Amino acid sequence: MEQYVIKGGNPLVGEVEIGGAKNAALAILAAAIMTDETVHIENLPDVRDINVLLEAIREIGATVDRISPTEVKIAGVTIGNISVEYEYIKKIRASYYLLGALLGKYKNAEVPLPGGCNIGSRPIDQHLKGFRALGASVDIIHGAVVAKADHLTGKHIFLDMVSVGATINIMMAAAMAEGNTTIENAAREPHVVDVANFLNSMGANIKGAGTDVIRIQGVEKLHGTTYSIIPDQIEAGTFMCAAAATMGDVMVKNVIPKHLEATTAKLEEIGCQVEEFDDAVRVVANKRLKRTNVKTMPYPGYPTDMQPQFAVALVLAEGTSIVTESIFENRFKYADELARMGANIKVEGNTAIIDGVQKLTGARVSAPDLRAGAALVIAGLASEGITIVDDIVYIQRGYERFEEKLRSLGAEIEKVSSEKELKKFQLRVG
Ligand SMILES: CC(=O)N[C@H]1[C@@H](OP(=O)(O)OP(=O)(O)OC[C@H]2O[C@@H](n3ccc(=O)[nH]c3=O)[C@H](O)[C@@H]2O)O[C@H](CO)[C@@H](O)[C@@H]1O
Ligand SMILES: C=C(OP(=O)(O)O)C(=O)O
Repeated sequence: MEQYVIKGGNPLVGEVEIGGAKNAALAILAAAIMTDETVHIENLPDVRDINVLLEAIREIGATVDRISPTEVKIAGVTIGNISVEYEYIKKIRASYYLLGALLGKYKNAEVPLPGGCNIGSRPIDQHLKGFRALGASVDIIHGAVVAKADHLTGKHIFLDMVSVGATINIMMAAAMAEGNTTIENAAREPHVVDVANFLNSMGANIKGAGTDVIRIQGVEKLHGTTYSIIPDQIEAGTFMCAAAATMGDVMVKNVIPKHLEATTAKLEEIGCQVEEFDDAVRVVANKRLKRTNVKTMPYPGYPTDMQPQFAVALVLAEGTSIVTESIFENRFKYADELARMGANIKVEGNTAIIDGVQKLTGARVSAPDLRAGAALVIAGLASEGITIVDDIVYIQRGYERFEEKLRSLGAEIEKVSSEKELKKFQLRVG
């Protein structure tokens, strides 16, 4: 079992290059099977979730040619199977995007339901409502969603809540439906826009992505394309928060600063200087951080995927901060782990009340999920002494070469997989 071992206390200083957005890439890879022609995808993040989804895509018969860690060519022409194995769904929620893609192209899909996961329940009723509105019959049989249609017909669909997953899944299913579809109360996240741009580059006719009304004019066929995925706003935000929590000075490169505005605004509120460039942001923290409140919201609000990382900065800020999580009910599992490092954090329902402390001290902690795991690494970097983070498999789901990138900023962090390696690190850092 791999672990991170960290000797904290170094401010992060330097430049870091951000990879492609995991949450855009997962949907784009699924959408790539909607043409028989070859799709060439660039700026792919080199993370575990991507590898799992590519396996699932291979398993249904598509040809997958991984040219490099950040590039892949996919051809759907060889697909011979419309059912996805539970094994993949169990590992990554985003396999459910194959539902919209398969239904859209083959009018037939069988994909197991994603279970409740470690950040809370993940219902997909809105996805299914959208498929039914387009004319598909949708049944749950032996734990799988079985969706079928002779043909799909465009419809006016009003989502009951803002859902990234439902917006993307319906957009994919509607891309090749007959006639026009309108999705109202659509999610506006940058990854929704990226998927729409990708589908349009394959010949789809989707307008309005990035607003809450998306209009899709169905087309008969999609064609091959070459497409580069947007930078990962969450990876970028994670490094921004790491700079803040460690009193660092970090230039975060290859980003779209507009996508980071919610994080930038919060970091400024707590006293960081954030400078924006065309495709980079620089975060400088040179005085004790100040308290603030934060509430997660759909885009352009503060992202739920950035909640735990920012909370670590608040743990070290002067005064009392309140963090409200309004998207997922179980995203404070890092609180007890942070408390073991000396944080003063109390969770009540969907809020965490944080009384800032002057310092944290390293401890052995366990990553409860992807972003909470990243937050614990940040806490370790900002702590006195040694921190060991267990269960880093969660972190590897969404961060490429995390320890390597952090080391390039001066962090003392190592990935170890045995007691011997752990001891070696401890001896080296003293
Ligand atoms: C709005 C939001 O912040 N979405 C985030 C969510 O997307 P993800 O697509 O996973 O989640 P959704 O946007 O679909 O869910 C938003 C909310 O709607 C509820 N819901 C959703 C679909 C449905 O059919 N029924 C239903 O009740 C969910 O339980 C949740 O409370 O997690 C992703 C990974 O962490 C993030 O990248 C997204 O930015
Ligand atoms: C929770 C996340 O991913 P997923 O929705 O795929 O579990 C995330 O990206 O923070």
